[in-house]
Amino acid sequence: MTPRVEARGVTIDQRLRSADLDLGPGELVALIGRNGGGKTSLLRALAGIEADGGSVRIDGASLEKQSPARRPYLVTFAPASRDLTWPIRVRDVIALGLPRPDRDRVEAMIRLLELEQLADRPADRLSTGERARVLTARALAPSPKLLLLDEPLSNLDPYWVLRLLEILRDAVEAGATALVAVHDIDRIREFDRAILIDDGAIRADLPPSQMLESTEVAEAFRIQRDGAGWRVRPTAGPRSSR
Ligand SMILES: Nc1ncnc2c1ncn2[C@@H]1O[C@H](COP(=O)(O)OP(=O)(O)OP(=O)(O)O)[C@@H](O)[C@H]1O
Repeated sequence: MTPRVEARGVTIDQRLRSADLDLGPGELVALIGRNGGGKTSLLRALAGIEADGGSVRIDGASLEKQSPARRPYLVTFAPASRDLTWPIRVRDVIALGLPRPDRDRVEAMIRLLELEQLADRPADRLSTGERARVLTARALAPSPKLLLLDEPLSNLDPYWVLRLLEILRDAVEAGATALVAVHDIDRIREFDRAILIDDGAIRADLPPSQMLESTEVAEAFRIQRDGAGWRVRPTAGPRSSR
């Protein structure tokens, strides 16, 4: 089967070593790694935002050859930063995710992310978690084939963590592929597959249950199992940045 996403030799100087990655249609994939490990760099390279080498194909189409109007139907990226510093209404921020005006789709996203009460508020006057939902709504709006979400669960309350996981599951069941950076590693159980990136390179690509028991996770995060939870590895010393 042809993969939905074929990334070959995707590189960012000093940050992302040549990465090869295949993702299938309908896959919900967790991307994990320590702070500075390279999650955002990989997501940005796959989104075509920045890359110093390599290629990304989505359903066989080369991302770099796509027009700005076509790209959001292939791939969208929601950043981890919740910077929405302009006084733009929430519904207009969501509309910016669409290459063509589509009021019905904007309203559908407002309902999906339960933003009705906030839809006419300026986005710079929302809480951090509210802004996270707006950015996710913007990324979902064009129904892209590939959703790249950088820590979408961060800043969310327990209801919204669970609800967003449901929304992502619905999106992949409808045919999308999602690659989602996650910091709470126990959450990866709710994904189909987990990818570990460290020092700018993909170190492991495993079913989530195997990933959680892997030596790669223990070494990358300098943690170890402690009953049902985790603790700092006693031997873990300070880790220098690359
Ligand atoms: N714009 C930049 N220019 C140069 N180096 C950068 C830039 N952004 C990030 N880096 C470096 O690249 C490496 C990978 O950063 P990246 O943001 O991809 O990590 P991350 O896994 O997303 O981290 P976090 O969990 O802290 O968000 C880090 O060493 C970081 O300091």
